Amino acid sequence: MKITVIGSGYVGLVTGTCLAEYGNDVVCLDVDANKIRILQEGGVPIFEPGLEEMIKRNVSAGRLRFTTDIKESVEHGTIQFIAVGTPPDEDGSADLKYVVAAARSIGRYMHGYKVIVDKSTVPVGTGDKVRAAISDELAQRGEQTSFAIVSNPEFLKEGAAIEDFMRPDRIVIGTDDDTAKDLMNSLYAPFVRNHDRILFMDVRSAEMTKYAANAMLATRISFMNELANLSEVMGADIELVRKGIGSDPRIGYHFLYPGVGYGGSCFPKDVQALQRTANEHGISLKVLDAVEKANQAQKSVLVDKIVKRFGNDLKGKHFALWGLAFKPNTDDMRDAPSRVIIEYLLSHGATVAAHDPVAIHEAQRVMPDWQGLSYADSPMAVLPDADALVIVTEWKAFRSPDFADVKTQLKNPLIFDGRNLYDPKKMEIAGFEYYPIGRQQVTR
Ligand SMILES: NC(=O)C1=CN([C@@H]2O[C@H](COP(=O)(O)OP(=O)(O)OC[C@H]3O[C@@H](n4cnc5c(N)ncnc54)[C@H](O)[C@@H]3O)[C@@H](O)[C@H]2O)C=CC1
Ligand SMILES: O=C(O)[C@H]1O[C@H](OP(=O)(O)OP(=O)(O)OC[C@H]2O[C@@H](n3ccc(=O)[nH]c3=O)[C@H](O)[C@@H]2O)[C@H](O)[C@@H](O)[C@@H]1O
Repeated sequence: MKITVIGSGYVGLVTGTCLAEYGNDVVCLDVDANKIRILQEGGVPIFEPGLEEMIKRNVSAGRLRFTTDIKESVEHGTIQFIAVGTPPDEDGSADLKYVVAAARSIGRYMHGYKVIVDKSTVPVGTGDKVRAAISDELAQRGEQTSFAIVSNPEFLKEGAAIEDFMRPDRIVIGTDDDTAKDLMNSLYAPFVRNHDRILFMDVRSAEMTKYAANAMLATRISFMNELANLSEVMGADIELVRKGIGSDPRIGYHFLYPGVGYGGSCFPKDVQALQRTANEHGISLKVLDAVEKANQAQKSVLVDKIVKRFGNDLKGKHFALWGLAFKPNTDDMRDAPSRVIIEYLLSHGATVAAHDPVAIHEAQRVMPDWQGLSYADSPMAVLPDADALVIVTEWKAFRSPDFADVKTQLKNPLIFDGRNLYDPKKMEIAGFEYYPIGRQQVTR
């Protein structure tokens, strides 16, 4: 099938590449000429495991190409995916300007029947706005072409995007157009060969499903973070509690890990956008209000422990920090808890030496010229002279360090662990002061 993907970011690139992998003829468009140049030269502008090889394979096979040419792109695909960003507006609502601009581009150049598929995360009712924008462009040209609107929200996780796209738990398709339904069914059939996992519904329900999924996952995380903070005070161990409740199949083990608050490009913005939508309709989502508040507080939980240990004046203190990205296996720094932690430490007089396996470049871009922040390309290289090690992201490479070596390198054998990577009992035996989240603290 001929496919166009408008927007070549995390979602657009993965969507286009995975569709090409199954033999479709895909054009990926972006307005960012630099991004397209990198892709045309064989590079990949983001870090996503497995993506580079898959892009190379499909480009060589002639099934995948990249362009900034809007007219050519729109003419190419029978199915036009919109996968542009929907960042938060000043009031927290989803800013739809990129989605509407993409819809207008389609309307400006389309001839003949097209299926316009919204993959960006958008508030309920956006399908109508996309339809109106395209109709308006068609009317301006006096063009009488029919088209279908589909909502096909994306559920992939960064760092596992290829796996999630190639083996989805479910594919949600919202449309009232039978031809579009058939085309979408054929397009996705190879991805769900063993199971019937395509869920058809109306456009509005599909749009709502996406927000509901992210809001539910964010709720679980904030709930666990609050229970972790309580467990710590009460002398319970959140890791045991997590296993104790996760074993109930009605609860399940996923997304119950406490930490330094959820970050990334989606949970924070989608929770807020859903709240805004509700408020605009005179409804208050009290649970989500609390989820967001709890998350804001959780981003300071490590800092609170540091202040409790060292006092509020951190002048002259030096911290080693492991993990910058908002989660492992990505270089994405959007809403990363590390930014809040580093900002606090620097603004209270400390210096920070940070390591991340892939996000240093991105960190330098989003935290340019931050005085007192330096980077090193190995975990051990940031340790010398540090008053403590602060762990923010649970990269695999941080799970089993040589603790004797860590102890020798650090000025003090002291670890603040925002991801509960180690066993407090073992840390005590190894001679560390150890401050995890919701577990026994090993103090001096
Ligand atoms: N990043 C993720 O893991 C997931 C993101 N989503 C949603 O997917 C959407 C896209 O997210 P990301 O891929 O992370 O964003 P991104 O920011 O990585 O990529 C968006 C791309 O769209 C391009 N763009 C903007 N306007 C354009 C236009 N008119 N024509 C062509 N290109 C245009 C931008 O230059 C950018 O490269 C958002 O709504 C997000 O909430 C959904 C599931 C997962
Ligand atoms: O809409 C989106 O963009 C995507 O948002 C999330 O994916 P992503 O943001 O890539 O990453 P997650 O693995 O969900 O992690 C989000 C944040 O929650 C935190 N988290 C996650 C799980 C957990 O148990 N505890 C926890 O603190 C992570 O550290 C991270 O900061 C969803 O998991 C995807 O299904 C969705 O498609």
